[in-house]
Amino acid sequence: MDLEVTPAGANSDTRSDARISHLALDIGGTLAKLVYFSGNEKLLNDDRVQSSAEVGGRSSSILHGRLHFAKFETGKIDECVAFINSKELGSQHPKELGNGKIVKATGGGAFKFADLFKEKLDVCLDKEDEMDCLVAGANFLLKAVHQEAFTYIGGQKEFVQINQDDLYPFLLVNIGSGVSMIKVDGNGKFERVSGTSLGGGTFWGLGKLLTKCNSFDELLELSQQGNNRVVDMLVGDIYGGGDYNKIGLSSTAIASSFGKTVSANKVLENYRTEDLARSLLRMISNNIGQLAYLTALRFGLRRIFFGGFFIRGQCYTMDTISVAVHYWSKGDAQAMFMRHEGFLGALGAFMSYNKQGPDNFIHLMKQDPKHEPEFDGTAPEEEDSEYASIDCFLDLA
Ligand SMILES: Nc1ncnc2c1ncn2[C@@H]1O[C@H](COP(=O)(O)OP(=O)(O)OP(=O)(O)O)[C@@H](O)[C@H]1O
Ligand SMILES: CC(C)(CO)[C@@H](O)C(=O)NCCC(=O)O
Repeated sequence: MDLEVTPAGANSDTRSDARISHLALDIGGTLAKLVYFSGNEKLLNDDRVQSSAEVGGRSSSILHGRLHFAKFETGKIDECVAFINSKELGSQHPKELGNGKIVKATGGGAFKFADLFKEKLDVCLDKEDEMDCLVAGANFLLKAVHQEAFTYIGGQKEFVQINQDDLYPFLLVNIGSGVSMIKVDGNGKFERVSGTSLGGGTFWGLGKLLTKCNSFDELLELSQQGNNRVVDMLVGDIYGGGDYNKIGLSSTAIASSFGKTVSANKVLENYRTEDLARSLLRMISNNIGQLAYLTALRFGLRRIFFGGFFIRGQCYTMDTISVAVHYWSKGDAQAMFMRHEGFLGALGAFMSYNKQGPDNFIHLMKQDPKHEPEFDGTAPEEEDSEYASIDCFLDLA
C-alpha cells in the first residue's frame, strides 16, 4: 500500500531521516489520535540537552527529533492505517522479543482494531489503559510544557503558571465522545469518579441530525453565527420579560434549553441551523461545566482541567464551560483548558514506552519558538500551530 495521506492537524516532516522511531495511538469512539517521534539524530553531550535536563553521562541513548500530532476519524481508520504505512517505522521502534514491531495503543480502538493493524501493517497493538494514559498525558503536559494550561474568562485567555509542588489534587474532565471525570492525586494516582454520556458525540450527532451539516467544523462555524434565544426558553420568556430575583435568575438566564421550540408554531425547517447549532453547543457545554463543578465539589477540588477534542479551542465552548464553573461555584473553582486538549491519551500511551514510568522520558528543548502559542481564539485550522510539532529528545535509558 503506497497511499499518501495527509492527516488533519499533521505536520509533514521533510527531513530525509524522518522515519518514525516511536509511535503511539489513542483510538477513540470518534477520533483516532497519533503521537509520533521522528528523527534519530543522537545528541552526544550537546549543550542544549545539558541545559534542558540533567542527562549527562548517559547520552548514548538519547534521540533528538520532533514529536508530531495527527488525528483521523475513527470511522475512516483505513486512512490512519495508510498514513502509518506511508511513514516508515524505523529501526529504533520497539519490537516484541524475536517478533514484529509493537505500537502502544489506548482507547477502545486498541481492542476493536487490533486484528486490522496486525493484518494491514503487521503491527501488534500493545494495549494501555485509557484512564492511565489520560492521566499520564495530562501530568506530563502540565509539568513539562510551557504555557499548556490557560483560563478563558470574558473572552480573555490567560496562561496559568503551574506550580509543580501544588498541582494536585485536580479534576481532569476529558470531553471526548463521552465524558470522563478523573480525580488526579499524583503520577499514576487517580480515580475515575464520574462521567456522562452527554458529551462531544452528543453535540456532533444531534447537530448533524438537526442541521444536516457534513463536518464537525461546519457545525462549529454555524454555531458562531447563531442566536440561542430563538430556541432556548429564557427566564424572561416565562416571567413576562422580568428577572426572577428571589432565586437569583436574571431574565436572560436560560430556563430551558430548546424549551422555546415547544410552544412556537414551527417545525424544524423553520429554524435557522445557526440558531440550533448555537443552542446545542451551549446546552452541552453548560451541562458539562455544571457536572464538572458538582464533581469537584464532591471531592473538595478547586482546579478543573478540561481536555478532549470536543473543545477544539472554541471560544464559545470554553466561555460557556468557564461561566458554568464560575457561576455554580460562586467563583470558588476555576476551569482551565489545555492546548494539547485532544492528545492526552495518545501522549500517555507514548510515554508508556518508558519502562521506568512516565517521568524523564520526553525532554523538551529549551525555548522552542515553534512551540510558542499563537492563539487567536478561533478554532484551529487543520495545519495551524495549535498542534505544531515539538522539538524534543527522548531519553531511552
Ligand atoms: N474533526 C472532527 N471530527 C469529528 N469530531 C470532532 C472533530 N473535531 C472535534 N470533534 C469533537 O471531538 C469529539 C471526540 O473527541 P476525542 O477524540 O477526544 O474523543 P474520542 O476518543 O473519540 O471519544 P471517547 O474517548 O469517548 O472514545 C467528537 O465527539 C466531537 O465532538
Ligand atoms: C467509555 C469512554 C471511557 C470511552 O472513551 C468514554 O466515552 C466515557 O467516559 N463515556 C461516558 C460514560 C459514562 O460514564 O457514562
